[in-house]
Amino acid sequence: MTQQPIIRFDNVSKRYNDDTTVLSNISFEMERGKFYTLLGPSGCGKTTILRLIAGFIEPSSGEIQFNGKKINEVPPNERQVNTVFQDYALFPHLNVFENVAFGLRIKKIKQAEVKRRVEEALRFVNLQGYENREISEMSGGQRQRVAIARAIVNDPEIILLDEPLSALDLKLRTEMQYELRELQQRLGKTFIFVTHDQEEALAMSDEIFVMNAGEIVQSGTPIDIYDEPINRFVADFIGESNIVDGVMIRDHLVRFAGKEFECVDAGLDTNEKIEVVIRPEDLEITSPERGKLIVTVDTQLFRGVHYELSTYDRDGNEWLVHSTRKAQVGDEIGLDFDPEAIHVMRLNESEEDFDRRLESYEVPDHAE
Ligand SMILES: Nc1ncnc2c1ncn2[C@@H]1O[C@H](COP(=O)(O)OP(=O)(O)OP(=O)(O)O)[C@@H](O)[C@H]1O
Repeated sequence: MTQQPIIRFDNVSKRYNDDTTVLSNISFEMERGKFYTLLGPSGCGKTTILRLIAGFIEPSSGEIQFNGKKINEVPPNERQVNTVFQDYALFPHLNVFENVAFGLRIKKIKQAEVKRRVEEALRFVNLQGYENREISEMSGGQRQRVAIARAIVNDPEIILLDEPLSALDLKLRTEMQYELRELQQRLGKTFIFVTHDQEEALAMSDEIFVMNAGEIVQSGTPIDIYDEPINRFVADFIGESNIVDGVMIRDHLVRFAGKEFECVDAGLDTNEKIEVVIRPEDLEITSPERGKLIVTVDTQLFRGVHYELSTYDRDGNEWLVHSTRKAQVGDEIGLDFDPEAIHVMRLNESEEDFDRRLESYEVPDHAE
């Protein structure tokens, strides 16, 4: 039996006044206990979704459900939801203990219970012993943890995190990514995390919702979205990609860069114009004779784990290559790749049609 979703958006729109539609007809479901990430460029509506879930704003139309019940007009303090804000929003005049205890004090919870719960929350974020510290005496990463402790102390069902790592330097940010993911798993709560950083989204999430201009363009696991982007926007936004125009000749045969290539895609129209994505790490350097594509190396950078080459084919298409093999700038080389490395994208495909098409390629394993 499938579980009731913890959050459901049914055709939700948000307009701030007559001419600004910030979210248009958004529908999705979120399951209990998973780590979700809303990923997209600045202004695409990520924070608006969090604010709708928290109850700080109401939808202009559509329905929001929590555990199957409509909550459109339920005020924030009656929702089982807490938010960790980008700037943490800690009270500078209160110490660590009182910052975390704040919500419990408002609810007039008895002192012994407050103490027990605050200490438990601080233990969860590895800040036991810091109760009497002032906020000004805490580092960026520690403040972050106080903000998280303050969100979990109320034992909410959902924790919303609005770009909580953006103020931290790279090293601390990576550490906190591990910590947050681990914390979510220990708590078993639903986390909804907002970021515009694709690497962060790929590393942390069970499921990613990629957003653009007030819409959810694609949702799925990090691997699904990385391997099978629905369109140019997602392919470009998630990781580095080579995207070229092409034509579908027939099932399993596609034409791009002036040649025909075997591929796994099927079910498209004959001679349909499409776009092709090949990830840089799926291109292998070989000799010009053995390459499916022949390119000239324009630049080469050493990136630690691999070389990053920018190359051009004879039609002027750029092909980015990540390879452990080295090449020579100015040389002509061959690029080889498997049919599975070619991802064909239709120009305007809905997510339902896209999912259906991909499912049809997966040949079920069954004994004859
Ligand atoms: N109170 C408001 N009145 C009018 N427009 C608003 C209001 N709040 C947000 N917007 C607009 O709604 C759009 C989406 O904003 P939102 O904060 O949800 O985006 P975001 O994806 O979270 O962006 P960022 O990553 O920059 O925080 C933006 O164009 C923003 O200017």
